[in-house]
Amino acid sequence: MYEKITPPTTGEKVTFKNGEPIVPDNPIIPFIRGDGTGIDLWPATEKVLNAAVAKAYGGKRQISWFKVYAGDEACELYGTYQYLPEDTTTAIREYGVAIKGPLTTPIGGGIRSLNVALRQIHDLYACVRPCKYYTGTPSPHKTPEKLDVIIYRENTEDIYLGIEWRQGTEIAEKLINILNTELIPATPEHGKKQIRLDSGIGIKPISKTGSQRLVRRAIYQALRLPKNKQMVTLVHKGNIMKYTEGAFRDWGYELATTEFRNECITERESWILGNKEKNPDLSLENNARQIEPGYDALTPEKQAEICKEVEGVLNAIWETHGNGKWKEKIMVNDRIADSIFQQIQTRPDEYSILATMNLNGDYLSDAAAAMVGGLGMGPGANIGDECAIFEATHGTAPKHAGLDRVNPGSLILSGVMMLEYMGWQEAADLIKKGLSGAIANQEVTYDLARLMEPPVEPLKCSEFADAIIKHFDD
Ligand SMILES: NC(=O)C1=CN([C@@H]2O[C@H](COP(=O)(O)OP(=O)(O)OC[C@H]3O[C@@H](n4cnc5c(N)ncnc54)[C@H](OP(=O)(O)O)[C@@H]3O)[C@@H](O)[C@H]2O)C=CC1
Ligand SMILES: O=C(O)CCC(=O)C(=O)O
Ligand SMILES: [Mg+2]
Repeated sequence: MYEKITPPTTGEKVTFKNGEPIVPDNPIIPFIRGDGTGIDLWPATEKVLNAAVAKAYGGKRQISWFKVYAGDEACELYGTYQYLPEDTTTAIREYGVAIKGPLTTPIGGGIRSLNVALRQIHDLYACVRPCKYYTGTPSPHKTPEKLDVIIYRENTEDIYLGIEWRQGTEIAEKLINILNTELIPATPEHGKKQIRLDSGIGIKPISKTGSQRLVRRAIYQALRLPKNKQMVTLVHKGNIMKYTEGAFRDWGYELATTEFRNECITERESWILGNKEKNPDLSLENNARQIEPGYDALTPEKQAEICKEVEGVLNAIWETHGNGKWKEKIMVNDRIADSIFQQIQTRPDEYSILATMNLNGDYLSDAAAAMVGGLGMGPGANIGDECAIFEATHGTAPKHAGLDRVNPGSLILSGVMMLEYMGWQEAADLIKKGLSGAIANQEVTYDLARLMEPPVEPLKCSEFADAIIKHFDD
């Protein structure tokens, strides 16, 4: 069935039921070593994962690793340009849970992203990236311990669909012509805008299906968190991109207030209910005035619309959510994308789950990782309904490749997410304990060592893995 790879002779497949994995005690797990620093990161990660599983389960559970190929390694084995062989996608589909090191995407040409391709091929629609502080980690932020967020990034659409045309190509010119002559001048809202003829063109599709299945996962995650972290923030630039980013926000709210009506309250609803709780005799109009800044300057039609909204909310949920009951629900709010970058720095503890579209989530996850110690501390998972691939937030960091120096923390913590996803919490906890112990003892790789005050002598990537294992026993 496979052209050039052979699955391990022992072990069983992970299967899926209702979107959740069913994991045998000896699962076969495909792994991709990765390009660049993957050569350093993967051996360190495998060693830590194996040690934790062995210690936690004393042989009752173990992982049978199945090496599969992508990126440069795949080209070496399968031939030129065979960056993502059929063997690899088949194995991941068949075994359900996989882990990978980073893969190179040349900027501006050549192959399209293999990382993105893997997510799209396997429909791994939720990219989950927790950013949490480990005590003692040096950070450029004054209070990094206040940041404890999980980014839920839509993983299959947005500009990452790769529908774009280079400037000067026949299709780009044809599209620009059609847009300029038939669509843009004909649309009153676009006025006489015209696209310059020497433009490249990219398409940004954001679907209701894609947005709502992502937000659904984010809300389910919120339900699993302690009460004080049950918040979902919809991140968007809907003030500028109304029908893509704005629609993402609207579809998120729609889902929260229909499918999860009993579990959720929106921020605006909470203001309306709160106003009435403070003043039971408050008129609809005064309630509307309090929730809408600049209410008195609005047109009568707009004012009537807001009064209707207030009335609608009170009629619909006063019984179920009023009198403070809303405080026990998941708070769903939204923030404009640029503002959330400053909000996570100025008010980190006000956020918990950040649901984003693909590009915003890509930017935000690197920025949030920087606050808790950098890209060496940013794990991630790509989750679908019948498959999951775990991978770090960072890339191949080519200048460090093969030097045994980069921080394997992100890939190891991605492995922790994989163990938790599999229900192997004891092994996951051991690794988190080991990592905390190593960091607290200032046994860290160069990236953290240089930020410590005073700076400490760095460990190698492989030595950091050994330090984590040593601190299992703390
Ligand atoms: N999922 C994936 O596989 C991803 C792949 N990529 C691809 O990776 C390639 C390189 O991308 P690039 O823009 O350089 O971004 P990278 O994330 O690979 O690296 C940028 C910088 O981040 C720091 N860094 C990254 N990883 C680690 C680590 N494990 N430990 C410590 N520091 C780390 C280093 O900073 P410093 O040198 O300052 O210490 C590094 O130079 C590109 O081809 C890109 O497309 C990018 C992102 C994700
Ligand atoms: O695939 C790539 O090259 C970049 C992907 C990326 O930046 C990410 O997933 O965060
Ligand atoms: Mg990225």
